Amino acid sequence: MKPQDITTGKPSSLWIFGYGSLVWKPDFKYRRSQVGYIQGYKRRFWHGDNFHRGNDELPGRVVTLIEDDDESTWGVAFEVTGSQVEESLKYLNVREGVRGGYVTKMVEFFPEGENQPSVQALVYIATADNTLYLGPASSEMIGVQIAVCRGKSGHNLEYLLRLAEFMRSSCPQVEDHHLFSIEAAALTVVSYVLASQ
Ligand SMILES: N[C@@H](CCC(=O)N[C@@H](CS)C(=O)NCC(=O)O)C(=O)O
Repeated sequence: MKPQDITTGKPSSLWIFGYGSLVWKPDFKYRRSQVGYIQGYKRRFWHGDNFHRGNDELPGRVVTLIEDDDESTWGVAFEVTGSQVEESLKYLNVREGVRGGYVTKMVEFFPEGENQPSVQALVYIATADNTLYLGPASSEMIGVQIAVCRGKSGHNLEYLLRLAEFMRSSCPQVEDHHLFSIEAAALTVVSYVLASQ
């Protein structure tokens, strides 16, 4: 049972699981963070983004979670407490919900390391019925799209490379073929462009 503030009935602490830009740019105050994973989902660059990393003419590609019982997704969980709960949710509901098309779900988060108890965590997922959803494409096609898109938060390439950097530095044991094949494809495009200049 989650501890609740007896005066307001609101949770006095909450874990929020990030698996995309949240792992390197949470941009909200939190008490502590923990690398770990959730089960039953795979991370895919199948969600469109016409605000943060793209626009209406050239939507960028960002990650969402696709249900798959055989898969797990690694990221970072952030514990928010007290006033941080309302502040973080208010912020994320705009960043993820209004501008990103994500909806929330509670999942079981497994911290890395021996004998660490699992906790329930809030996660933002963009489902296939979302108007921004782009769906599957080859790593090459996704790499090209990311290499040419940018939005109000910066270049789509930054979004990709920072996530790849997080996985290499914090989850070196995880072989994320989808992520790294897209990274290789995007960097190939960039190298061609630089070589042609
Ligand atoms: N919900 C995922 C993905 C979050 C995500 O990448 N959301 C986009 C919204 S489309 C975002 O916040 N982008 C901010 C940025 O790209 O700097 C997570 O937990 O990290």
